[in-house]
Amino acid sequence: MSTPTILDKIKAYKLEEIAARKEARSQEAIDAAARSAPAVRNFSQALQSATFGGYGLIAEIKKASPSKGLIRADFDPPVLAQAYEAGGATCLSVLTDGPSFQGDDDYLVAARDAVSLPVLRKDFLYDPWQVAESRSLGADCILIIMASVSDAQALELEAAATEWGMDALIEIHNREELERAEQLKSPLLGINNRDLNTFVTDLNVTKDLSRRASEDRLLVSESGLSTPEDLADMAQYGARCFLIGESLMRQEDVTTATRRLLANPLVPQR
Ligand SMILES: O=C(O)c1ccccc1NCC(=O)[C@H](O)[C@H](O)COP(=O)(O)O
Repeated sequence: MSTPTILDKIKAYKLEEIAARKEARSQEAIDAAARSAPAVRNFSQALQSATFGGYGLIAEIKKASPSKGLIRADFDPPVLAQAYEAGGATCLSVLTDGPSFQGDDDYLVAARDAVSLPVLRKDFLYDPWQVAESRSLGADCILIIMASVSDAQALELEAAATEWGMDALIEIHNREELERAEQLKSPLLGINNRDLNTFVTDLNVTKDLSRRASEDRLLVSESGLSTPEDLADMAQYGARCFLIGESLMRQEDVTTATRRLLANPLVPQR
């Protein structure tokens, strides 16, 4: 038997967590909570609009990670959300996974309440029940990680997101996952530069996969991005939206750092 990867380990504890949460709240109860959540903010449209003349930034609220441990000790989600909004971020991503990222569902609720930006729930989803739970927290978009779900699960999660009026960010890291993602309808295609099992981060992943993705997808380059030069480099390959966590979380002045990152975007050649 092969050694379990980090994604295997995350999946194992998540399935236990989901079972416990479903035991505590039935489908009817979670659906009722989702129905009474604040109205959905349009995540994909916000990103699409930002790319006309600029970049779309999904700024991540991330306390810790399996690859880096603690990233930010001074961690106040509503304050960080407001700092990102003031710096010009288009959307937020909030990590809600506890065991690996020191995240919390309450962080998403508090961050979203503090701003008017659409919010991605950054977590590991396997079950449509979690999509309803994400909506009940106020999330506007969910993440579907192709490396950690089957084709059938991806379809089911996407259908649930559509049913709740939410967007889905489909995340891929290699050509095989890109091919599998083509069965999905979501316009948002996240290209993760980080291999989630080895933690190796390589911006060439965006360069390779962006050329192979169909033209109707809005590309989001994810992970390992820290400078305006990185963003311009990715934009040359057609990715004008970015998901950035660690490099911004490590800045004392998050607003200024965000503003600097987004200044002088590469203007697309006609
Ligand atoms: O960040 C990790 O170490 C990690 C490990 C295993 C699974 C997922 C992981 N991160 C999730 C992400 O995709 C990133 O938080 C996101 O793309 C932002 O990346 P970065 O700007 O490098 O913080």
